[in-house]
Amino acid sequence: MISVNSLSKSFGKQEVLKNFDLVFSAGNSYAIMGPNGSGKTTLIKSILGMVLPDKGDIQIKSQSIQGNDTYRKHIGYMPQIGRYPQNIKVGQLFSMMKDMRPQVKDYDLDLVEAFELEKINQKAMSTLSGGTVQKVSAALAFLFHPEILILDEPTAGLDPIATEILKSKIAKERAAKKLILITSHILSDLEELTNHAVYIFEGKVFFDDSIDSLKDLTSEDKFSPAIAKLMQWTLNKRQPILV
Ligand SMILES: Nc1ncnc2c1ncn2[C@@H]1O[C@H](COP(=O)(O)OP(=O)(O)OP(=O)(O)O)[C@@H](O)[C@H]1O
Repeated sequence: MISVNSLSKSFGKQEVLKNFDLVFSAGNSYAIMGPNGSGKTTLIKSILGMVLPDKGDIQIKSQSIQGNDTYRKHIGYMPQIGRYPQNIKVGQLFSMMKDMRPQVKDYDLDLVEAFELEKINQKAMSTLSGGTVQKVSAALAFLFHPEILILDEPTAGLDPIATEILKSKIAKERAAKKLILITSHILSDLEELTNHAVYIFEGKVFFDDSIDSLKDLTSEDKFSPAIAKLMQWTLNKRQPILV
């Protein structure tokens, strides 16, 4: 459903994505992992059209995203740090988002209800705590029943109750065979929420296969030690693992 072809991106002299190829298929949930600064957010922002690649192409549902922003309607995005107009109230933000998609009449309000966001409709975004902003971001990501969910560090900053609510929602969308991309450093969350591992190191894809294959390859039956071994491997060998 998403294919990333020979993608390269540099910021100044720093080559962040190096000739990157990846395919994300519907019905799977991908854990996108890698050390800080390895290029995970740059990859996600490239898919969202928020970062323009220097080279290569991204196709979503077999259509190039270049010069075409209609594909964005298929994607629900929860950013690592949501940035919103400061004076806007929560209720106004939701109304504004709905106004931008007038053709959609059926909203997914699961998270709006579970996080009780109606109660803060009159609060300005600038007055909310970081975790509450994350709840708003999460609720917006799911609002239009998107086919693709891209969640950048979704549970960071959420309290344990909110984390469990969001995880249950992600599980529900997985069961509905949505395509889900999640970046996180919290391995227990990734183990629970994904079936496919993508490991990025120094701008390259080092591993791209099912979590079961990763466990086989590393002879580990638990996710965390399998990832730890993969990280050690990449640090020692510094070349992609072909499976
Ligand atoms: N707009 C930008 N201008 C300059 N450098 C940038 C920009 N965006 C990202 N970078 C650099 O690109 C590199 C990759 O950043 P990116 O945010 O993609 O990493 P990440 O894997 O998501 O990291 P983290 O795990 O810390 O979130 C970093 O060195 C970062 O400083």
